[in-house]
Amino acid sequence: MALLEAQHINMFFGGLKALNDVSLQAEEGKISALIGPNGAGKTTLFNVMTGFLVPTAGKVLFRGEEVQGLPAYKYVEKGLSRTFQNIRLLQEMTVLENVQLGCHHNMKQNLFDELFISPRCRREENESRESSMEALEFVGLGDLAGEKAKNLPYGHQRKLEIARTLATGAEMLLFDEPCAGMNTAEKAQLSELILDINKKLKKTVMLIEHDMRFVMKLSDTITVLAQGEWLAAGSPEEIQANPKVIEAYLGTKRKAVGYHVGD
Ligand SMILES: Nc1ncnc2c1ncn2[C@@H]1O[C@H](COP(=O)(O)OP(=O)(O)OP(=O)(O)O)[C@@H](O)[C@H]1O
Repeated sequence: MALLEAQHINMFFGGLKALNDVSLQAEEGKISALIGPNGAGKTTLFNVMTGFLVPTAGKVLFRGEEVQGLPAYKYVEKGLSRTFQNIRLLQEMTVLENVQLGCHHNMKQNLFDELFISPRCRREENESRESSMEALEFVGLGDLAGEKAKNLPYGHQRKLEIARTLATGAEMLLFDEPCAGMNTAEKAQLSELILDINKKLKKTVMLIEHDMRFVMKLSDTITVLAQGEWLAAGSPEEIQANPKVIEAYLGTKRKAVGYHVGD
């Protein structure tokens, strides 16, 4: 069953058509990837599917319910959480505080509770600390909870963002270029982490990624965009052997035989 679905999405930025009639489905319990050359419209589609952009036309369905047009925080409440291409951390706050920010949509406390540190306030703070610590332990940053975010190496900062999505309790996580800027060892660790998130925590995952080895190793299904249009969808093997995909990446008619996208 499709957990998240985009149907016939069009997205204009002024006169530029960034997405032209794009549809895709993310199956529940799977890892799906969105790939395509620079400027293909991947991040725009992510933004549409997570409430950061309202599509010019088309629908977004989460568990079969139309969600396009809702504010982004409502998407989180419904169970969708994401990371961004550019790291978005509060650098002067601690690692734990950054993760706790992801839990705020679960809190019911009001100004009165906060001013007088009511029992509800204390209970919710404890709960958010616990779930944030669990998320940090899961990504392997538990020991660094008290460190300022700015002191973390780049690869750890990316993991911290992933921990923040986990702490929201969302059932579907979307990662925009999770291994950008990472070295080979960090990428290998990250792919294990994403597999664990999918298999052990049973989260549905969708990711945008330029590193084809990473994508081919992790993904159950891949959708390819090129110049704002849907180009292909299928298993990693099908996508690697698809001449249209190879041509979109290379801009040549090079034969599919023996060639791997991204080589
Ligand atoms: N807010 C915006 N205003 C105007 N044009 C935009 C905006 N966001 C994206 N675009 C344009 O839409 C097109 C698709 O951009 P998008 O960032 O979605 O591509 P992408 O596939 O994610 O690329 P990359 O792999 O380089 O990140 C590009 O031509 C881009 O310049």
